[in-house]
Amino acid sequence: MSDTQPNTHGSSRYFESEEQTELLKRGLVRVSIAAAGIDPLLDKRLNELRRALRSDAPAHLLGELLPDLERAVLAADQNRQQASSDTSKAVHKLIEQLQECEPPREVARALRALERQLGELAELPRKLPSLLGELQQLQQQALQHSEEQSSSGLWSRLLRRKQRAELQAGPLSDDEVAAPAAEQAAQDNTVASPPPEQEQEQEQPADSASNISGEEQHFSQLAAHIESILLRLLSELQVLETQQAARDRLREQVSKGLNWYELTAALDALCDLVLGAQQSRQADFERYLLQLNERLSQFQGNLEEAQNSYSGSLDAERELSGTIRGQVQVLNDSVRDADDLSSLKANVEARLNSLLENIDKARELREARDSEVAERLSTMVERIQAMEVEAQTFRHHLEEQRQQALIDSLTGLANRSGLQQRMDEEFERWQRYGGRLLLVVLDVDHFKSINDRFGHLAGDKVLRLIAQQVSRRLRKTDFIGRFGGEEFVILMPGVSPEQGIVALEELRSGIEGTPFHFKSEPVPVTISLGFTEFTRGDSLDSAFDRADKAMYQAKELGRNRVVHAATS
Ligand SMILES: Nc1nc2c(ncn2[C@@H]2O[C@H](COP(=O)(O)OP(=O)(O)OP(=O)(O)O)[C@@H](O)[C@H]2O)c(=O)[nH]1
Repeated sequence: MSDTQPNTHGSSRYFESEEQTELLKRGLVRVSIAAAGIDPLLDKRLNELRRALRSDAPAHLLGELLPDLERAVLAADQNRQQASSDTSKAVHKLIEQLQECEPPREVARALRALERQLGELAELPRKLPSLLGELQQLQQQALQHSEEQSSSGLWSRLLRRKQRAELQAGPLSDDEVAAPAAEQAAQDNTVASPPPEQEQEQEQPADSASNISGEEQHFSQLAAHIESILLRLLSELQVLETQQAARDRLREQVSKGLNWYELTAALDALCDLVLGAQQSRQADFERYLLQLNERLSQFQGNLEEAQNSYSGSLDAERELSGTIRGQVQVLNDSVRDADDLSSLKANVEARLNSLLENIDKARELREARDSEVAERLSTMVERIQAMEVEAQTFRHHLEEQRQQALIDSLTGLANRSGLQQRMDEEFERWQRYGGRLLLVVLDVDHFKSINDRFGHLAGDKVLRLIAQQVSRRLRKTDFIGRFGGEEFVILMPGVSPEQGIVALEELRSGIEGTPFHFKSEPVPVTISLGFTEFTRGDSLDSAFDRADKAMYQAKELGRNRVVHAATS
């Protein structure tokens, strides 16, 4: 049987294994196609394998390909793990940044849930498209919220004004604001499949490229705004002496330009400065309160002591007067009951002596008490005076700090808060008493190019000189404050538009004619001004907007000019 059957049996087994081999080869080819795109080296090896399988290469040749293929598979696996870990880190970081924007509670909760979903690295590439889609929506909500939070107040007005000026270049959208963060995630996400939006972009490479450059352009525009706000903040920030070097370093760094990551670090450093200064002032105040508390408790102790000794001496006095009264009574009794004159005389004499002694004692006691009270009183008066002096010094200190908080440390003019305060006052006065009031917006021309050509220090010097020049040329009743960056606002009460245009023209030509030099190089400086008169129905904002538009008109008309926004 073993001799008769092997052939039949053998040929059918051979036939089966050939068929199986063919099936296996085809399977391998398909698997290798499916695995394409994971890693360039692995692709190369799989290509070689496919070619060998399709050309029916002998087994030993296939065997020779296997070690390289195995190495490529291991390396691809390592790369995939690394990429998953990088992607996970990038998404974690993005979530962390969004959480730092203090999004609404439900968004913060959804972000935490999303973070938990990141979970297992092995699962990440599969989950990533939907995670990124969800993250993008949350990011949009968080940024919209943070924009809404900051959309009130003068800060945002500055941004809005700048944006309006750049509207021709295209408005900034939330997505553009979010672009850097999204870019980071996209850069870190090397292996994972892109979310649906990115897939669309891949299908249209030309559009996508132009979108990215557009985003970069918008980001750099936004970065310039952030930089100018940071510079303003830094120039207005009241820091401690020990923090001045750090503040100057930060200013220098910001003025050189920041990328997204440096911006985060700069914001951290600014935060440290603000908190440091704030904490030190708080500590000063707490120290003063403690001191005051101590003094007050000393004072209360003194009062109690004085009260005790006073009531003690009152008791002693009462006791003494009781004794005296008793002695007088005894004297009376002995006079009444006396039957012989000589013993009465002796008795009265003795009693009178003791009475006199007691009266002396009472006088001494009162004198001692009086001088003790006087001494305590004078100590208390001294303490009260010392406390008053301290309180006065502290009040001065507080007032000084309050005033400093309203002053721009670069130019010495009122800063935005000081300006706002004065604008509110002038506006209220104008509403109550009427009369004329002009509002002027002044902007230095091509200030950025002054910074770029001569450096930020030169820019700072120009701002200081302009502040001096303008202050010198205005009337005492006029008021100038630094609105921000290279922009100033002037209030001119009691001035008609006709008088205003003359004064402002003089100011403009005065600045144009002033020789500014930096390191003995002449720096050409001109200013553009827009102004308007407050009229019935105006609010501060409406008048400001008019003057602001007039200033932009002056820029559009070629700069170095005054434009009057007439109201009727
Ligand atoms: N040196 C210095 N520069 C500042 C300060 N605050 C803002 N800046 C810079 O001022 C520049 C303002 O530039 P832009 O808003 O582009 O205006 P501009 O160059 O004056 O151009 P026009 O207004 O159109 O004439 C920005 O580069 C800011 O970084 C500051 O305190 N010191």
